Amino acid sequence: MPAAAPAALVAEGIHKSFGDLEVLKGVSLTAKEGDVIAMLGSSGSGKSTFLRCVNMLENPNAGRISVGGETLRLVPGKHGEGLVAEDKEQLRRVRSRLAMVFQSFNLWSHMTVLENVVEAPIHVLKRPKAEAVAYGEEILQRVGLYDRKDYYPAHLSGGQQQRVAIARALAMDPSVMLFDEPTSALDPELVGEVLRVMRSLAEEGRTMIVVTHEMGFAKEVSTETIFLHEGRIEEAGSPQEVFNNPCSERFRQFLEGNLK
Ligand SMILES: Nc1ncnc2c1ncn2[C@@H]1O[C@H](COP(=O)(O)OP(=O)(O)OP(=O)(O)O)[C@@H](O)[C@H]1O
Repeated sequence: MPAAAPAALVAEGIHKSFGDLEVLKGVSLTAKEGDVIAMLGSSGSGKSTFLRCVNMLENPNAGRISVGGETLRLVPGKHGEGLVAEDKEQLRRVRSRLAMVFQSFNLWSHMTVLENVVEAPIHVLKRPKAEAVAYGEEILQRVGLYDRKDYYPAHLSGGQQQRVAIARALAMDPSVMLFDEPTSALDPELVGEVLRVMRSLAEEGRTMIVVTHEMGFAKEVSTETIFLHEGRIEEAGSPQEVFNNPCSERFRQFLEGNLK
């Protein structure tokens, strides 16, 4: 029998404290290739912190992170900042397989749409410029923004800016995409265009971890839905299981809108 492919992402026992505040109390998840994991939870439950620990934008205090079978070598930082990567080159390599899409887009305002999309492939992946531009244009077609490629971000709607941010993430050919509340900063009428792009990525088999308040997306698109409460996973399973028959009383309350 052929060996099973390694999981796209494994995060195991992630702990994170800010001073006395223990935000993550041992959070674990495994994403196989093509999984779309929706992470739900009340404000302050630690969802963003978890995503930020997975790509080492925050230093976890404990835990293990493995991407495509490669485990990050983590050692205690010298200044009490939690775990840090022992080997910066390994961190760079592992991070280049993870792409993060933020709530606030984080586009470069002085660069055009296309320049935003090709910047990292050229400077981080060292792709030849013509190749990066051709690929960037193809991706912009896919997110429906080819005709805006020479615009500056300030001249785009929030939904368009977020689609550029998704295109920029795709241009790195990541093995896992991490979305941190990608529609929370958008006017309600712009949410749909971003969710449509994300749904199409899920349909083409992209591995995605999506922190979201969009229940419809979690229900219809995710392969697994996770509910985080005060730094612990309280409920996890297929969306059919967790939405139709939740085990956790807190998740029931959350679904009924009674848990803030
Ligand atoms: N850099 C930081 N320094 C101190 N406290 C922090 C820091 N980042 C997050 N926190 C605290 O950690 C807790 C969890 O924050 P986090 O942003 O992970 O929650 P969340 O579940 O993503 O919430 P939301 O849905 O509101 O974005 C909060 O109490 C927050 O104030």
